[in-house]
Amino acid sequence: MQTNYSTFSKRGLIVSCQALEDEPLHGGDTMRKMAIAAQMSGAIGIRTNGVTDIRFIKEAIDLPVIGLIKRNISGSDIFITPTMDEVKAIVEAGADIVALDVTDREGRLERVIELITYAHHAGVRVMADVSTFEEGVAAEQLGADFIGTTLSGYTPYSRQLKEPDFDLVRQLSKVVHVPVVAEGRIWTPEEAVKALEAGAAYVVVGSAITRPQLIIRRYVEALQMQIS
Ligand SMILES: CC(=O)N[C@H](C=O)[C@@H](O)[C@H](O)[C@H](O)COP(=O)(O)O
Repeated sequence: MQTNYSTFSKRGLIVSCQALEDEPLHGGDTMRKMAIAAQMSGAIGIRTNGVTDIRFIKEAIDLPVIGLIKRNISGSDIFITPTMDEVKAIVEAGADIVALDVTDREGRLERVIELITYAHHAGVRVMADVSTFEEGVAAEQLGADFIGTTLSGYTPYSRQLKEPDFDLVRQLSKVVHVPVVAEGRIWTPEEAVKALEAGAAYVVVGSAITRPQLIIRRYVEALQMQIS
């Protein structure tokens, strides 16, 4: 479907609709339904994993879609759109924005420019998933169009928080000139608001909306704490 970019002219919620093969909601049809629900309720964009899910979602709704491909490569810790193969597949599938790892690991910052350039030549924008302030600054210099705090807590050297990394959102928003996307461990509307207050242009919420098995576990654990 033709993308309606106008939703991105306002700050707002991006819903991450992702279910890997080992998750109960895995499947293009399920993720498409999640994305339709997101659009119905006022989300301004979707983030999703894999060619099938990108295609299913693009067929059904006109919100901008951020596509990524998670792939584990033996001997590497980089798993969000690690190579050119994934970038090409995401572009081919019709995503509007490619999300990729822009962390300072395994010489990634020297190599990732090639992936960014490819996406730009294909008319697709790039969201850099970073884990630290320094990586966010580097990502802007490398030409990223959006900078997401996605990987804070997921690299060994970044802040290891149970909560969202609001400080990273705040620090980056003060310095970079491209939109900062708050992403990672945002579970409540109050936290989403706090991310906006910290300067985020957009707020990505994933598990708290689209991973029922994690939502259910939180309830069960909360009850068990009372019971035992
Ligand atoms: C670290 C990693 O692999 N993050 C992935 C990136 O796409 C997804 O599994 C997350 O669900 C997404 O970032 C949204 O975050 P949360 O589900 O916490 O709202």
